[in-house]
Amino acid sequence: MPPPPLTPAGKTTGFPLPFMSPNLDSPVQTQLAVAVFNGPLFGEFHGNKRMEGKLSGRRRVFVQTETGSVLGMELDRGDNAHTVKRRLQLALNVPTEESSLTFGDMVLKNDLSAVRNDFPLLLTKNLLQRSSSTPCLSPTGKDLQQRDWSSPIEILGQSSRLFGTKQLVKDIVKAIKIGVDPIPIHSGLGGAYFFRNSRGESVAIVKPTDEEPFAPNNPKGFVGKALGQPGLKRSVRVGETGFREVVAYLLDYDHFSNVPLTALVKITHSIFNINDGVNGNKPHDRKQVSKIASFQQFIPHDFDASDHGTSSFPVAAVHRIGILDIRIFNTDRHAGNLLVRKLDGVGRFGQVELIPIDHGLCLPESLEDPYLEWIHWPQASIPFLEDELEYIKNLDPVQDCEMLRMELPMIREACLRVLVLCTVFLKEAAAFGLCLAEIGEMMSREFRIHEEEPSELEVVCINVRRLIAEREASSTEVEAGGEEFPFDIDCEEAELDFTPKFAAKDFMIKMPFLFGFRGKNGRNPFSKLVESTWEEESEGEEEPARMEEYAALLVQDPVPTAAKLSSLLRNTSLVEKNLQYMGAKLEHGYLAGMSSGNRSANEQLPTSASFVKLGEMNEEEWALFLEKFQELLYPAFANRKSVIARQRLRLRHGTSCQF
Ligand SMILES: Nc1ncnc2c1ncn2[C@@H]1O[C@H](COP(=O)(O)OP(=O)(O)OP(=O)(O)O)[C@@H](O)[C@H]1O
Repeated sequence: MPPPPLTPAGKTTGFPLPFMSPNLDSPVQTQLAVAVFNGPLFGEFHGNKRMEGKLSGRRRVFVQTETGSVLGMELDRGDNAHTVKRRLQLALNVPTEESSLTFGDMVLKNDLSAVRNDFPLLLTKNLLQRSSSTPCLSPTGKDLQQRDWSSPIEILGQSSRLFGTKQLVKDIVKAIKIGVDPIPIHSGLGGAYFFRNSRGESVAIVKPTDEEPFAPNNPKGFVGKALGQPGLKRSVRVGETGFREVVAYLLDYDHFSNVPLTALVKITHSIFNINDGVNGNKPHDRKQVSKIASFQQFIPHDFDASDHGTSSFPVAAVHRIGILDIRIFNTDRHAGNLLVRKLDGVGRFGQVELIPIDHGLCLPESLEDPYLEWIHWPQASIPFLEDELEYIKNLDPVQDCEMLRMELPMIREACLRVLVLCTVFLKEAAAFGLCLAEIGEMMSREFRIHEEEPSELEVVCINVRRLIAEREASSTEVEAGGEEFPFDIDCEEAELDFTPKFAAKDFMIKMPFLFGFRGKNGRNPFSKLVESTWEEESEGEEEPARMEEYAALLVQDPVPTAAKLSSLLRNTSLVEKNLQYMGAKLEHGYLAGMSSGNRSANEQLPTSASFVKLGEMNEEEWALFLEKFQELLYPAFANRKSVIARQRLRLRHGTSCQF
């Protein structure tokens, strides 16, 4: 179904958000005040003037420092990253030439034309500087205080789907003005607050991005990382769960899966936590702070799915939430993230409604192990209903991406690729006749003897990368008129036939690295997955005996399962080295840049292997990858069906033997 029409939301509030130091006596602070109030970038706009601002090419952005502080700033057409950083330097009172200004995947070097009105930019210290003694980029604290003239809650983004949030915002602002304060939520790992209306009823849950687990202002002691670093899940950066919550809502067309209204906001209140002692325990001491946060409608409910037996959950509700979880590759669908509301009324006794919440850990930057609580619920094994199949058929991942790029321009390309891959996977799997549980199982990794194995979905991706690498290598061979392909089979012909009867012979062609094939230059045409390792380690010899083992295994089982393939892979020294390399990369890339005080957060993190990264391919490679991915899905689906059939047969035999 088509995404909702994208109409610009009218804005009611003016800008800018001038910020100034409480200590205005110092020359730097005075300069700052001048820059803030007299500079061309900090004029005040209200109502129509805001529109004029837009027409004259002016944009307002929010610059979020890596410690979470938010500064409002107006950009003029002539602005570039350098001028913005210079202004920030005045505001922050620290040199910012060693810092980077980023917008999603983009490091803003000069041109700011891609930066959209009302969206947050992130100012981070460069890795080399992070461990040095330069102070944190934070305007909060004793030496600088924000004065914010904009509305206490501003919605970021322009989707018509966010209109519903406006009434909620109005109610909350009214309540704040008459002294109805938000309530901090004590459960969970991140900072979260129930905001209330004038009657004192909770109407929204607000989660500031700098109070997420491990973020600098987390109120529950889980700190130690700067915004933009790998977070609780390595493939979801700290500070980036908020926009993912909005993604889940925006993708939930027609409210199919019941995701509550969710928006990204800039919100100012004294309730929020700052871990520098400014907002202490005494309520009258607390200062107003601005945050970028997710803002979700509060849904009154009776309990969550962890408090109750699941048998009363409607099949359709479980399916619809499952469909969303597959599309967005949810890594956090535990029972606590499903609210349950009893439906009252005649003839509805015992009936409940499910409300999915907490989508901050969806769309990781690389494939991981999803967490799908519903996977073993009986409802998930019931075939999809007609309307669900229709919904799935109408999903269009390309349109989804266009819509998300428009609504949340900071979204990373790697996340969008995960969305595309999973949507294609869902569509093909449903068309093939798989049920929700089967699809979820194919996405999930297995742990065997404390080791994580790639999921069946990841195995398909790994095979696609190899297939492409092999194709590239063989075309190089042909061009160079060099060494003959080691198998007497027409490669093109074999590629056309991706039927479930995937012959071992074909498999050898498609995975030549397992069989000792080397390209002209003596390099195995293995996927980019191991490229860096290969650079360093390519002189190692394959083990012929092991290759024979693989061949024998493949003859017995032409379509290897994830488990078998994984064990083959694990036995391949290349892959072992690759995993070690990736582990080391994570260690060196991410940990090395952190001060020793930040270590604790990393030590608490469980490391999860990254078998498949989609973000590293260029556009052309990605298009080819998707094409081959679709082709290789069918053998994988057929294999899953046959595994299930065998399991059922074994179960039946087992049962009959018992009696
Ligand atoms: N939309 C909502 N409506 C009503 N209650 C909600 C809503 N979203 C969250 N809650 C409540 O707030 C609590 C905390 O929310 P949530 O789980 O999203 O926060 P979190 O900090 O991400 O938690 P966790 O660390 O468990 O993932 C939930 O347990 C739930 O009871």
